[in-house]
Amino acid sequence: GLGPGADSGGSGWCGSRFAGAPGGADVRRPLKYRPWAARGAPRAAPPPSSGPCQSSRGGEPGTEPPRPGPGGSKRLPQALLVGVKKGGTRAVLEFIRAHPDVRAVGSEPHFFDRHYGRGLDWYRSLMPRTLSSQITMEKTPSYFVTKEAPRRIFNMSRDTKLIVVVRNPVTRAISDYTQTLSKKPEIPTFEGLSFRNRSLGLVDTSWNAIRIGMYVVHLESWLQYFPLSQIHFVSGEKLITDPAGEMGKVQDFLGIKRVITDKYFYFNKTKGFPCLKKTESSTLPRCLGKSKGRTHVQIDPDVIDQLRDFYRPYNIKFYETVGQDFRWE
Ligand SMILES: Nc1ncnc2c1ncn2[C@@H]1O[C@H](COP(=O)(O)OS(=O)(=O)O)[C@@H](OP(=O)(O)O)[C@H]1O
Repeated sequence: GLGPGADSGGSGWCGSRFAGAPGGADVRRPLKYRPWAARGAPRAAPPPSSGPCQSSRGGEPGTEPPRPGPGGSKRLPQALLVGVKKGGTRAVLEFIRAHPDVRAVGSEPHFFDRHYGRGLDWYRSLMPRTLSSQITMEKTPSYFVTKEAPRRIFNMSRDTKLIVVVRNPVTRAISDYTQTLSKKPEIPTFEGLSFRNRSLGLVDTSWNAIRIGMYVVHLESWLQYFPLSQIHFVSGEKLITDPAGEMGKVQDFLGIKRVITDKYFYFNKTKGFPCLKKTESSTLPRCLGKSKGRTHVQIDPDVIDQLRDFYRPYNIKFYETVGQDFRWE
């Protein structure tokens, strides 16, 4: 559901005891010819891994034929919302699943990071039933920063469409920290966690809240497997100011009719965010839950400036790589 903590807390049926379980072997190799990966330093193809096999034959993902049933059959996703954490992924998923040609998993499966060892049949069993005309989707924001995720997703299907919601990395970091603080009030200050040495301006890139925002670094791993044309970037900022415009581009990318238009949204003044007029089920609330659109912790403006300086080169490289200017300055 859309309730508070839908994304941020426990993963429901996804128990944590399988966390870190070894994944299946990745059978297929990335393309050798990668014209889209021409920019920057040459990248070596990752070594093939070994281990228990979870094969996907001849480009047909999975091992079990989909069983049709009422409302269609369970299929592996053709499109994934892979990130980024606190970018606005829940909003995009809820908006896109209002489309009649899209069916999505409500919770975060965490298959390509935590539960890969459970295998593709397990993963498929989580999916909603779809008709052949419908697209199956799920969202797990941690995939974007998971080293193995691009290879694993490529091995499921090299045709998988990828969506990444990106947001000003400084704001994203503060949003991330605000969420952690709401669960663990005893953690150190944002200012304290951000730096290895604050007076020297040495940012602690090992802190996840900082690391996730180095988008171009993570993107490089995806580009070893997927052409840029298969990755769509949503501006987390425009998603709030112009949800219909951003969702129009998402629908074009997915190759589905522009059904989710301005008629689907209204701006809820109390929430301070756009909300849906219509949803898949009329019983769902129209706005996202309380954990979406939290008031951020106040941060020392000098720290914000230092982080802005830190992210600038990464942002510029990211804009160049994707050919889009997100204007985060
Ligand atoms: N329509 C609408 N309603 C509510 N919130 C919206 C919306 N569109 C984008 N956002 C922004 O989404 C931010 C949360 O991002 P995610 O859903 O990706 O978070 S999570 O990683 O799944 O926990 C959340 O971040 P915070 O504002 O920091 O809470 C919102 O700014």
